[in-house]
Amino acid sequence: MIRLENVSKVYPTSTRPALDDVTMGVERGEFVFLIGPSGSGKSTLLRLLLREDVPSGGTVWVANWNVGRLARRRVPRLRQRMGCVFQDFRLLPNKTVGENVAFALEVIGKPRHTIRTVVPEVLDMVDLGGKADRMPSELSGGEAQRVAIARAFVNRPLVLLADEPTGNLDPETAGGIMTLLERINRTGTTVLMATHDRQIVDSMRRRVVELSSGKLARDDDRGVYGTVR
Ligand SMILES: Nc1ncnc2c1ncn2[C@@H]1O[C@H](COP(=O)(O)OP(=O)(O)OP(=O)(O)O)[C@@H](O)[C@H]1O
Repeated sequence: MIRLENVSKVYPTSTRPALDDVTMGVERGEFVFLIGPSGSGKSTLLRLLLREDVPSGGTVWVANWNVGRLARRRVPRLRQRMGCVFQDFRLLPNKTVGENVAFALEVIGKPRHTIRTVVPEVLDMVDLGGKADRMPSELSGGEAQRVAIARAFVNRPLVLLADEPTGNLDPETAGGIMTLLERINRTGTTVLMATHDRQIVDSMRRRVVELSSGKLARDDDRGVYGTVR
């Protein structure tokens, strides 16, 4: 589903590569934690997958797209098949919960009757069935993240990318978010989650890919956050 072949990224303003000859793959349906210290290249890797930037060297594949070489007009099609969740939720503040989720479908031209059916279904899935008319400012952090996940998932993406989705949440709320991401993964969606959350990584025992100074430092099945405790 995802394949990086000798991928490097050097930002113009920096001498040290943010990614340095990274080769790795993620199979369809996998759940993978991407870990590493601040500045190790996790967000850069996610940005390359979304074609928010292009690699300086190597090839990035998502499904059958050569992402770095994709014509600009094809980028929206790629992004339609990828859901994204961020630490800071990124909800539209002037739209209700329901409208936030619906908007993701409106921009890709889904018919109104589909939107009317699908939005309540996905809000139920994230246990926010009763809160469709709330504004984002009226939600707790955990609720806001569940709306963001509903929005990312409503179009049934092939891949869900999550950049520190639990970074702003207390451990119990974070646990609820992880349960939700696992549920989404069980539907067949590939999940790649960048995180600093040792407790979550250690409790879930999923595949762990570690970056260190832009290099692939470790790739463990059923891994833990670190070997030193
Ligand atoms: N737009 C940019 N321009 C120049 N350098 C950048 C840019 N974005 C990131 N970098 C640099 O690239 C390296 C990797 O950054 P990146 O944000 O990918 O790391 P990260 O592992 O996601 O860190 P964090 O855990 O803090 O989010 C860092 O040295 C960073 O300073």
